[in-house]
Amino acid sequence: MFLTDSIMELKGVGEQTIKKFNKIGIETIEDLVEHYPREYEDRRQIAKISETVMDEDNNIVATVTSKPEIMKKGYKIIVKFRVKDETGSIYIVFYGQPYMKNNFVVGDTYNFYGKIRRQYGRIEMESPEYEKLEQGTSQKTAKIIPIYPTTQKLSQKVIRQLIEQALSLALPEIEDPLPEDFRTKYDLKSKNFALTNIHFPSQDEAFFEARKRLVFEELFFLQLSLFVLKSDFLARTKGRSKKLPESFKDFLAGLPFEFTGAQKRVMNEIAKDLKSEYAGNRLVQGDVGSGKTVIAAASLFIAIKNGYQGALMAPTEVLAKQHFEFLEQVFNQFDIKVALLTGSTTAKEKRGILAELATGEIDLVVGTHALIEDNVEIPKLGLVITDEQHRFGVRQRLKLSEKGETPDVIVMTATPIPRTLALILYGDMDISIIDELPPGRQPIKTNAVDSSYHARIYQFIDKHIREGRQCYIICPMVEENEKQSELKSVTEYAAYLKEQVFPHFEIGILHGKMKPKEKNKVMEAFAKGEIHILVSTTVVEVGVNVPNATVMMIENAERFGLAQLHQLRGRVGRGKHQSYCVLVSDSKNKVTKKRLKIMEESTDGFVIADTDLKLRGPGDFFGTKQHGLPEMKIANLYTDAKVLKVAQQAASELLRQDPDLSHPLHQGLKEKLLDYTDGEQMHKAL
Ligand SMILES: Nc1ncnc2c1ncn2[C@@H]1O[C@H](COP(=O)(O)OP(=O)(O)OP(=O)(O)O)[C@@H](O)[C@H]1O
Repeated sequence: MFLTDSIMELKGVGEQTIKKFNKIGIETIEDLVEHYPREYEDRRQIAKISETVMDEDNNIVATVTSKPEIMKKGYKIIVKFRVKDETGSIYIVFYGQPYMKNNFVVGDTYNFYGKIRRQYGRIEMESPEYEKLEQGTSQKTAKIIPIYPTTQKLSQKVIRQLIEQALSLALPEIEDPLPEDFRTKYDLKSKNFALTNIHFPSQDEAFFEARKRLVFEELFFLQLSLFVLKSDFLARTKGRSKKLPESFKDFLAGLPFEFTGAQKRVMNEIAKDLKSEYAGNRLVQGDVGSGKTVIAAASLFIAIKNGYQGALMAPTEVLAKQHFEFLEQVFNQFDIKVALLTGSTTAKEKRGILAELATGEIDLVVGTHALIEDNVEIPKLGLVITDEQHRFGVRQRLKLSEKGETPDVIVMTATPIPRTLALILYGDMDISIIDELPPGRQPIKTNAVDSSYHARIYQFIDKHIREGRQCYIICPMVEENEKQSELKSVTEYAAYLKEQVFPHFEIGILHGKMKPKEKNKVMEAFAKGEIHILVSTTVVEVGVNVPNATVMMIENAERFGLAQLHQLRGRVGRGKHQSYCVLVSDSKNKVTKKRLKIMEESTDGFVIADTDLKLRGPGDFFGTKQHGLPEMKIANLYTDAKVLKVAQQAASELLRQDPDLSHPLHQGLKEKLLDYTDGEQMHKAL
């Protein structure tokens, strides 16, 4: 059996089970054996019946002494029988599983694992897991039992048995991608050993060794892929130097403000990239409201005045439009032609734009995903900027840059990834950080309260709107299958506010189900001040810039990740007025309270990210897949930092010795690398 085979090849897997596995992302044998346990239960100790602990899970070995009987208790069917060991006896009880009656024979010995309770004066073990023991083999079952992540009503037993089966069939076929001398050098166990012992560790030490090997492998391939991409990028991209144009001074003079120190520093770093004969590949990280957009504008200005075209790709139409309007306004006097290309551009407009892009008449195109469509030609593309890269995969980024010959690439993000982590995750890019806010900003005052404060918050909002400000009210993030209720909660809440609380104000609604055109219209009205209160889901999360909005209330704040709360909160505090954020949550959970407290205490995205990371670990911090960080199967980017360092060194050393991985001993490595990255780009690079 091969790792690439479908799990259908396994024995005893019905269609329903396959569907359930598919739902948790498991399709092949490889997916299955890489479905690692989330924790383990130590069942190595077997308790005597006289030593069992009430109301806890106990692990016993006992012999059946009475024939299983079926009984009825109300609506419930119960199967019940007695078992004993040399110290005492208890009842075993199964609820609602009448067929259990036939599974047990008097005189046979079993290993039972389950909770023990006192019921009507009798001691019972309820619906235990069990395994029949052959005579004299009691120690065989004394094991460390894996517990798997599961959501689709797949029982632990089914997962466990299938993984056991898959391992026994597939292990002989597995070739270790890490060559032997490499494993010796870094003190790593074989892949076979690791897979066996991560699922069914024979002892603690074996588990640690197994985990170490798998964590190393995962981080090693992450690093290797980033290194290969980076060196490929450097090798491919010679020869398009862009100098500071004379008119750059006029551009800066035309801005309504001066750059902050941090903006100047980052601008210098970018200018160096642009000037260099190698194309730059730079991540610009800046906290919310730190002024990234104007850095993008200045960079585009330089490229365009050197005779190139520029492209700016944003994750949403609302943002693309906002950027377009800003850029059109600042470039207006410099004879730079800007176009907006999104999903809602009409076919006719689009034809015109595509034609003028192809001839180079349009200097700068701002847009969404629409920019990477194949029919968009930007022959003189010299600078690509993507905003909020987490919404775009690396591949989409590359696809846009491939439209030009060797454009410089800048990625802007407000996600406060701690520097240590950023260095690793963006190993293929240089990093600049805007770590200073424009002058005159007052820190946003944040309060976490429970819902008994609603009346007071509404009064507070009322007062601020009367003073001429505006307000956001955010309703919780909604899971995919709850789309309907997203609509409901936002529209219903807005209707309630309009009728009961703020009949005298204009209230706007924004949610994910609206057409981009409708969203744009609402955002425009809000930006113009025609809407006083915007009731919205997280669609306003990134980039929206309405400096007159000064109050944000976030309902069910416990449902958001801290990074997301920080992003959301960053929609206020963007102008000269004091701004406020109220986090409403009735959660009594201690960790939740601590997390909301961090929001009260700090407005620094990096501090928040770091604290949250310590509190919850990176998986939780980045929350969902939408942030696009590489998803780790086993490694924890934070706690496995040491292994990560070693993996990084190992990857760089390997590439120094064998840059294109052509050595026969490295074929397994190369294959795995192509697999890891889905091939396409990596094939080119190697
Ligand atoms: N040096 C500066 N001095 C004063 N105001 C500035 C400066 N730089 C930018 N701004 C203003 O600060 C606001 C935020 O800037 P911008 O929209 O570029 O932030 P951002 O970094 O993109 O934030 P976010 O990630 O939250 O969208 C804008 O209104 C912008 O005009």
